[in-house]
Amino acid sequence: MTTAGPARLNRDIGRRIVPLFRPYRVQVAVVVGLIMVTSTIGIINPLLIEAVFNKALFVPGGPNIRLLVILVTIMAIVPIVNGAIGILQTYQTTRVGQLVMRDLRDRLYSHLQTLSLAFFTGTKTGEIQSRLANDVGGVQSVVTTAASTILANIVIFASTVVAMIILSWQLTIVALVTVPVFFWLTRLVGERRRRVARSTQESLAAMSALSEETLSVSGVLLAKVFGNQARDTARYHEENQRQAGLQVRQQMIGQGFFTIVQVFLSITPAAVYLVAGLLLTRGTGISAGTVVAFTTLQTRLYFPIGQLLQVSVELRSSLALFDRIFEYLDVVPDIVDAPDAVDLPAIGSGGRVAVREVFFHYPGAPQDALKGISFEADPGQLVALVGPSGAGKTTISYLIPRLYDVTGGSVRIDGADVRDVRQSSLAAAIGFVTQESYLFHDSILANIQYGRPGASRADVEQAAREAYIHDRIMEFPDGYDTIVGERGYRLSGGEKQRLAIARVLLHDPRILILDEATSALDTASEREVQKALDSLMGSRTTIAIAHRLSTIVNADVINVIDGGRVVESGTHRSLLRDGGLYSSLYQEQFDGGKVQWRCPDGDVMADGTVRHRQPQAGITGAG
Ligand SMILES: Nc1ncnc2c1ncn2[C@@H]1O[C@H](COP(=O)(O)OP(=O)(O)OP(=O)(O)O)[C@@H](O)[C@H]1O
Repeated sequence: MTTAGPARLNRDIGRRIVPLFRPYRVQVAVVVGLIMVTSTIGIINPLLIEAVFNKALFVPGGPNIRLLVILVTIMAIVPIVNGAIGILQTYQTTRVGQLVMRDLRDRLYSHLQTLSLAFFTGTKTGEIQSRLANDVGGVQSVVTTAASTILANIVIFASTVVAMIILSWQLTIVALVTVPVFFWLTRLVGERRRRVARSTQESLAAMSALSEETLSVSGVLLAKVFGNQARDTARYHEENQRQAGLQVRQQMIGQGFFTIVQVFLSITPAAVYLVAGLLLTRGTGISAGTVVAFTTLQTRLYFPIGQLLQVSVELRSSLALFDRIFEYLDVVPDIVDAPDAVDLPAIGSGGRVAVREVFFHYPGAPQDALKGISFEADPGQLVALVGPSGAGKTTISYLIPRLYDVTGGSVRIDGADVRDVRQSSLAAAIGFVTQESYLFHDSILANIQYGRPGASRADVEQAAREAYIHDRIMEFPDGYDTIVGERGYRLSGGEKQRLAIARVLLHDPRILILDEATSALDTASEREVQKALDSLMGSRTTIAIAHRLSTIVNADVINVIDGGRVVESGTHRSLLRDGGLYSSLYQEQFDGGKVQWRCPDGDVMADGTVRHRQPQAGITGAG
């Protein structure tokens, strides 16, 4: 790292931090005014000391009590007034700082919301959360106090130097000689601390990511079934150890530095006494009052330097954090509304989806995931996508709601290229049932309402009825107010799926994308889910990544995907007749049509009966 590098970085980041305060110009101006007042008032008392000594206390003929009382009264009032203004200033500073922090957190969160799925698949969740929480938290003290501390101390420093010169320019030179040494030290220590701070923060993020991954339900489950707890614990310990070491280093760099500062602070007044003595022997008239006033002022000279150094160390450490925050803010969202984007026409009967010669390449992947896919789904049609694992079915489903942009060809809805349509309008028109039924740690009501915020209780219940989950919900003591954790409190896999279906029913999209879960449900749950799905599909245009026989057989068109291409297309009957890939998949997966759906406890047969396998302990119930 060259020395010019960090300096330029600091300036660039500085240029980006200042605009954060722009909306609060007026408040900032008030704070600046208050700081100027409080920081200058402080020199009044030391200057009065000279007068107290020379004009009131030690005067020929005894102390001048009248003058002394006046001076002492002023000396008593000054700190009271100053304290009051100080409180006001602290309040204003903290308030502005917190408003800026609020804006920064909001900006980062809303920016992250605009980023595409690709960003999140490529970044650890814990890492993102760490930047939002730890890094923004880390710059908080700087934003709330650094600027005001710097300004206050510069004013204190400058006003003190002026007052000192008024008292004695010779002594001022002695007092100021050490200042450049301090500044040199600051730069040195600040730079080191900044580097350690960045490593500390990276290590914190790594720890968050690790605990987030391994202490989630799925993570714990995985570790337990593979017996990897000890390995995970060792990984955590290693990072934790690094973190502890870095924290000690960070703390010690500051400490050693401040000890040196303390030594300087103690030595310099002694030097002043010495020089004052030398000046007196040469006949330069320096009064006792001047020396006392001067040494009192001196603490005001070094105190701000100490403070400035401390803030500058903190500031430099925080610049590393700002760096990390701006790094995220600088990620340009790759999927944004076109400037002339339009809303899809709100016609209930629409919903024609046309996928035309679509190519798609995942960033960094060796080859295209989709290689010229074309198919259509007319309003109300059920189009099934089937094919072996890794064929590209999920990728196709992501392109329709524009979670990714095609790299060639186009996806059109009712004639409009999805890239020309507002994303909010696309989201309103399309419903997505993913394999994993993700529920928030909130009430059942809130989870279903997520499909249409503000929907009435009656609408929610109607959706739940259509998803065949209402009766089950009513069995809970808290009914719709039951909290479903990430663990899915009292909810089986099938129930969670039906809740997710109710959520989409409430959303009421004209196009439905259905990624049928392959997760193992027992036969009873499976039939309930099937009924819920039937009512969800209804008369919507449905594109289903189908794993159920009924979905496939009922499809108006089945597209068989293999290696990123549509290799066969037609109805169930015509494809069976052709005897191609579809026909062999059909034999393999559905036993030539006898099996509708395979479950751990048995198979749901195409005629609706259940063929049970021998009972297996522990599999029935929650899926
Ligand atoms: N985020 C990603 N980055 C890079 N490559 C990916 C990504 N997601 C999927 N792929 C690759 O793209 C190809 C198509 O994957 P896709 O998930 O669409 O298949 P699929 O037919 O849905 O499979 P399955 O039925 O197993 O879910 C695969 O080779 C896969 O490895």
